[in-house]
Amino acid sequence: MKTPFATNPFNIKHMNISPHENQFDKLVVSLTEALGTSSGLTSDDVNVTSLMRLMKLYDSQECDWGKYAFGDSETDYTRNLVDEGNGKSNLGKSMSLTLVAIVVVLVVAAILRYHFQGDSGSHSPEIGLEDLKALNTRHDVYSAFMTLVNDEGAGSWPPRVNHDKFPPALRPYRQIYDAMAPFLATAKPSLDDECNKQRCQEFRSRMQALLTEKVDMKAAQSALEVVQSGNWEAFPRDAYNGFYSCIACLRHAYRWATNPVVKAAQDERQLRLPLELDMPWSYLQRRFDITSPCGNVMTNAICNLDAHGQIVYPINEGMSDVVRSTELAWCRLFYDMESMAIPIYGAMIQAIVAFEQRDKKSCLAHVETAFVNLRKVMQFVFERMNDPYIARAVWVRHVSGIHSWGLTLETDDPPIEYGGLSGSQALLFISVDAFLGINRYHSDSEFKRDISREMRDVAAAFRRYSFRRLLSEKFEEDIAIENALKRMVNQLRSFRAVHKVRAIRYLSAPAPERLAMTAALSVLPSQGEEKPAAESYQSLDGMLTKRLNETV
Ligand code: HEM
Repeated sequence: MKTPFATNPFNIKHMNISPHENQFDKLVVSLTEALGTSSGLTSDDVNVTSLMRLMKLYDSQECDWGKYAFGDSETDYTRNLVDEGNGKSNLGKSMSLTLVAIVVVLVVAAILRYHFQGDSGSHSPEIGLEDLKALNTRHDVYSAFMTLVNDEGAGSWPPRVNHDKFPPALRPYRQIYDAMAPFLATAKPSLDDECNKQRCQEFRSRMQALLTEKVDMKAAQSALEVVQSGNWEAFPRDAYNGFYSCIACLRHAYRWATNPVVKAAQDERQLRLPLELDMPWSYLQRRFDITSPCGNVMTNAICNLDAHGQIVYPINEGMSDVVRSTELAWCRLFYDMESMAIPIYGAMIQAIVAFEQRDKKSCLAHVETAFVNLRKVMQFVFERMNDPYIARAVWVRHVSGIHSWGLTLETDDPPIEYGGLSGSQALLFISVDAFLGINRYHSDSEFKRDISREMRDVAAAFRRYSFRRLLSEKFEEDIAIENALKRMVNQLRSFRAVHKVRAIRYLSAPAPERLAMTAALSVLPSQGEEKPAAESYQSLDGMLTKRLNETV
């Protein structure tokens, strides 16, 4: 397995708590985070003392938790759901202040009961990508995964990427990004619409002038035609991946024209992009079989790193250390997560093959391996999707905005809103959901927007061969496999519960220069229907809760 980048080069430590959170809200979040994803009787990663400490530190104020109380005056105790916690415990409150201590006991008991479920310890050996290549199994799910690795992955996963070997006719694109990057970011965005409009206009004119001057459209098109005809000699797959990232990043830079994004740019719901950016994007869309005009997790994050794990197309050149380290941590989180997911893909493939061969003992061992590794990956994500790695004070303004898209395509059917980057585009989530038989998050058309055909094929194969529905309660071996699968489900539930809390916390950081916006599919405001931030996040919370409830 490749070594994940996973470092914090700037070693910045700072914490931020939204002014809207009261002490009770903070307790809910702290408990959820302290719980993380851990589970397992043998697991020592739940620190009960620290949980007790958090509870003791809490100074109970009725005004904080009163909104959750639906007490019954006939009884002296009631318990109401406040938060899903990590999906396995929940936090209640007592009607009376004196009973907080009892709730502490109940919560800790719930934690112990739900958390201390472990793997059986009989998992199969973890395999890396080279072992997986050597497996040479004849099975659709294996073929789909290896096709992805060999073709889009250029022989590896996460994909191999090269930003230095574009064919000569396409090299100006990278040079143009380099030339434009210093004009993109600003430390203090203006709150004046007219001033922002002018800034965006100037940025776009400058980029258009460079594109017109430097890109020979005919030569660029011929270079892309050669690849489209199946000849990869002059344009190796790793370089093609780099080019995919380069054009997507140029498109996002042109679309927003300043970072942090500003209301004046959000107000544009239609925008004509330069031909020099549309032409190559149409080839890239065909190659990856996607319909979206914008970038995705693969283009803007995973493929936007060089061999040393540094960002190639920065959106925050010249900004402070904390801003740049957050941008880097965001990209690396997705890269590292996919890198750590290889043993999970391997174990899920082997579990499917073993099940078909009626070797249920091996099947169970592979599911256990998938679970153990999923737990590791989720713990990693929890750690990284947090201060100080991804600084809450700067992420929403300086990193997330420009990765969204917010343009509408008018069609004969209802208009299509393109959202931009979302963690839901990561192979790991679409594959594990499929393997466990959990409903897809995306509709068919959304699935085709930003997720490449070969990634969709991998997820479809995991879904087709998902054996969970074939397990019978009559057989002990089947029950053991279902229990192991359930442990995987619980890891995903933990992720979704923590992600829900964190997503809203991150999005709540102030960004006065813009309207509330996420890369969400359904919370983007339609023209003239901009909602206040709190309302947007309410529907988002509902959406993520629904997803959590589907994770069974
Ligand atoms: C750091 C702040 C984050 C925020 C504010 C955030 C926000 C959101 C929002 C608004 C959605 C719903 C709209 C959509 O589909 O895009 C979403 C979905 C999702 N996000 Fe995030 N996200 C964050 C980090 C992450 C990370 C680090 C991952 C994974 C490594 C991730 C994985 C997902 C997944 C898998 C979904 C689909 C819903 C689900 O399967 O539960 N998110 N996120």
